[in-house]
Amino acid sequence: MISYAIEVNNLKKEFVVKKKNSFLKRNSKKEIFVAVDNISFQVRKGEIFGFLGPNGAGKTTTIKMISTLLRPTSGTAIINGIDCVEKPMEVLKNLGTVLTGERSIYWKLTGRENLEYFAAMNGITGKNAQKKIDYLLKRFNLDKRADETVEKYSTGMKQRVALAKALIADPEILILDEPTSGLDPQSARNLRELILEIKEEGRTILLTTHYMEEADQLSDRIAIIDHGQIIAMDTPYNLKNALNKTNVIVLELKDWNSNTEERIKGIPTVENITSRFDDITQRWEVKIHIANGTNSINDLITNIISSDNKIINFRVEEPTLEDVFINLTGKSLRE
Ligand SMILES: Nc1ncnc2c1ncn2[C@@H]1O[C@H](COP(=O)(O)OP(=O)(O)OP(=O)(O)O)[C@@H](O)[C@H]1O
Repeated sequence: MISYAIEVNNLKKEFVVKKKNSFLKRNSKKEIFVAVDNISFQVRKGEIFGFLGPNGAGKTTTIKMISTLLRPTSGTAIINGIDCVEKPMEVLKNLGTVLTGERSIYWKLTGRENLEYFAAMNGITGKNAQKKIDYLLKRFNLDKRADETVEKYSTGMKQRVALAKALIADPEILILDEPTSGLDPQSARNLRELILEIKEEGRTILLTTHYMEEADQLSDRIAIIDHGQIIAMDTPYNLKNALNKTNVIVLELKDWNSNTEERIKGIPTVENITSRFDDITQRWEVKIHIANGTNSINDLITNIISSDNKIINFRVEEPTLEDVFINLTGKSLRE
């Protein structure tokens, strides 16, 4: 019996990149860039497995290798017991894939025609195809505009057509790359609900995201990826719970500079500091991790006030997956 839907073992992808080190083209050097660096993980049947990481972490490259679109430099990806390199066509029968900014749906065709085309490509024709297409159009709330060309659809509708297309052959496993990227909050919420419904049907879902709330809300387990490596893997609860000895303090300040940051770093219980300037409020939001059960909140506030810095807001937050990432890497997911 096959126990895992997806099994990835020591998967690696290297790209050859040209490094220009001079104005002269002939002096450009070739270098090896490791986009995915020996990663291993298993996805159980029926679970949503989230791949969370910042831009450029290696999420899409991993997904492309699992979807047979890129050949790994080394290592293996096994889908329902089938090797992606040895039997790509067999693997594809088990997979439905939606990649980011995917142009694999045809904008000059209608939503219905797209599904008819992809049904035919999968050998689904006649009444069987019509039944399935009608069902998917209705289910993804596309039925009322099914006969308009896709180019007239909103981004959310296009994404729903791509999802319907991925489900047309009833695959056991769905691979979604940044599924809500570029969607407005309401469309993103609707799509997340759809993803949970699709899981309820017993399908396995591997999804990538750089939105920590999305990973938290949808995933049974999460792998956090940075610079091509998996740096943590567990349930969202366990990942956050591992931080329960840390207080997460968020300050809104009028000013923030490297001198203040260095002084705060000098407080022995301060573990991490990240800061970002909000253009809209024209304030700094500074997140500080400090070890629990100490007097350091006092030290922190005294230190900031003594620098004549105005504290506009102060709050203590429950650790989020963002804090898990900060704790592991010292930087924010958004940097
Ligand atoms: N064909 C390629 N040639 C060279 N470098 C590449 C190629 N494809 C991806 N990379 C690099 O590999 C790294 C990982 O890219 P990847 O697209 O997998 O990241 P990601 O985590 O999906 O991020 P994003 O959300 O920004 O797409 C990046 O630094 C990217 O520039």
